[in-house]
Amino acid sequence: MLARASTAALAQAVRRPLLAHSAAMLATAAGDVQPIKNVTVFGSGLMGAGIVQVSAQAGCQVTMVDVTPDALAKGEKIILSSLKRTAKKKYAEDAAGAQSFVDQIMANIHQSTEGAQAATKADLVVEAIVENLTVKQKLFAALDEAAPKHTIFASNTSSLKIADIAEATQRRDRFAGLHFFNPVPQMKLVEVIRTRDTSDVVFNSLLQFCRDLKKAPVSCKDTPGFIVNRLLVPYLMEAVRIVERGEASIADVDTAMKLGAGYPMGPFELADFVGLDTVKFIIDGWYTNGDGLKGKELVAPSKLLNDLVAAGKLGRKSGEGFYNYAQK
Ligand SMILES: CCCCCCCCCCCCCC(=O)CC(=O)SCCNC(=O)CCNC(=O)[C@H](O)C(C)(C)COP(=O)(O)OP(=O)(O)OC[C@H]1O[C@@H](n2cnc3c(N)ncnc32)[C@H](O)[C@@H]1OP(=O)(O)O
Ligand SMILES: NC(=O)C1=CN([C@@H]2O[C@H](COP(=O)(O)OP(=O)(O)OC[C@H]3O[C@@H](n4cnc5c(N)ncnc54)[C@H](O)[C@@H]3O)[C@@H](O)[C@H]2O)C=CC1
Repeated sequence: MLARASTAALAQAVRRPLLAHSAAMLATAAGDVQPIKNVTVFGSGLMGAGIVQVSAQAGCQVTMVDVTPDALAKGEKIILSSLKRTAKKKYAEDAAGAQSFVDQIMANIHQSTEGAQAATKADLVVEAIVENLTVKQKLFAALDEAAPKHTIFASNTSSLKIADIAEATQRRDRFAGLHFFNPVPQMKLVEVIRTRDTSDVVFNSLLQFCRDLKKAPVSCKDTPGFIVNRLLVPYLMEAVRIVERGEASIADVDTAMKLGAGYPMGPFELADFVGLDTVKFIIDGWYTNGDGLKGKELVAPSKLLNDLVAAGKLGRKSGEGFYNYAQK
């Protein structure tokens, strides 16, 4: 008993400065928040679908936007499959309750292929489209024309500078990063990134929005990879180099990191899970243009990765990447 109490006290003492520091960072902008009830999400892929789902689960009216009905149908499939998993656990003995849970959340979700026009009622736009600066800027420039003045713009980019995307708009004070993690319904963290121009009320509103989604927000400056990817990418890249140098197999690297470091997925399983096209966009972008990372060996192209992407092997979402999912 004594030993347990001492351990707990020690843990408290160790944690206190960290919590105090984190609270201080988040409190830099304590104050007014703007209500967020109508959310428009651009992109209905792996991330967009998850963001739509958790926003709808929090009671927001959500419009999911993609370029084709087929893409929207894929997004809807991702959401339904995830909601059914949750409903099955929550209403184990109650099939009607499970169905009603799914139906209520789906009723909050609307779909559109109308592009920027889909944002005319939005309090918040979250962009989760392809990881390409020009494409994102083009979307936000159109949105700047179509969306009401009060609408907050957020990008879910993994690797681009938020200020560079915001440059395409006249509302840089209402622009921030809102970086969710995959799979969105399961991962508790959201990185909220403010640029030099992001206003306090926008920053606070996004922190509150994350809490409304039952997520844990952390804040971070507008630097490459923010917190998680700045640490994760070097780890993933070194895993590729180990294999490219012939030092270990893909399967053994994954097994080693799961059983030896306690990671839920090995680096190659994780890369397949993220999507190898997205992974390639991230490292190529940093190699050609990354703040402090441009031309660095760390993010130099990987032949292994490039060959897979060129062959359309994009990971789980295409059925094959480093692993073949048709056989799993
Ligand atoms: C090496 C290649 C080269 C690399 C180059 C480097 C490039 C740079 C890459 C950068 C990537 C950037 C991406 C990014 O910006 C940020 C990210 O998102 S990084 C990814 C972060 N995510 C992770 O790290 C995920 C790790 N995995 C996990 O945490 C778990 O495996 C996972 C939660 C996915 C699944 O858990 P697991 O136990 O394995 O599976 P179960 O099926 O048993 O599920 C557990 C539990 O959760 C429920 N559940 C799972 N998924 C869902 C869902 N989508 N919806 C609802 N519920 C779900 C399931 O029912 C279980 O519930 P129980 O209550 O436990 O039964
Ligand atoms: N995959 C991951 O694990 C994570 C990805 N991200 C970031 O989220 C963003 C999206 O990534 P994913 O969902 O993985 O990509 P994805 O490839 O699964 O989905 C992207 C979707 O955007 C759609 N799209 C493209 N242009 C569009 C436009 N102009 N308007 C509307 N929809 C458009 C595509 O049709 C596609 O359905 C990227 O910026 C990525 O870096 C962030 C965290 C994790």
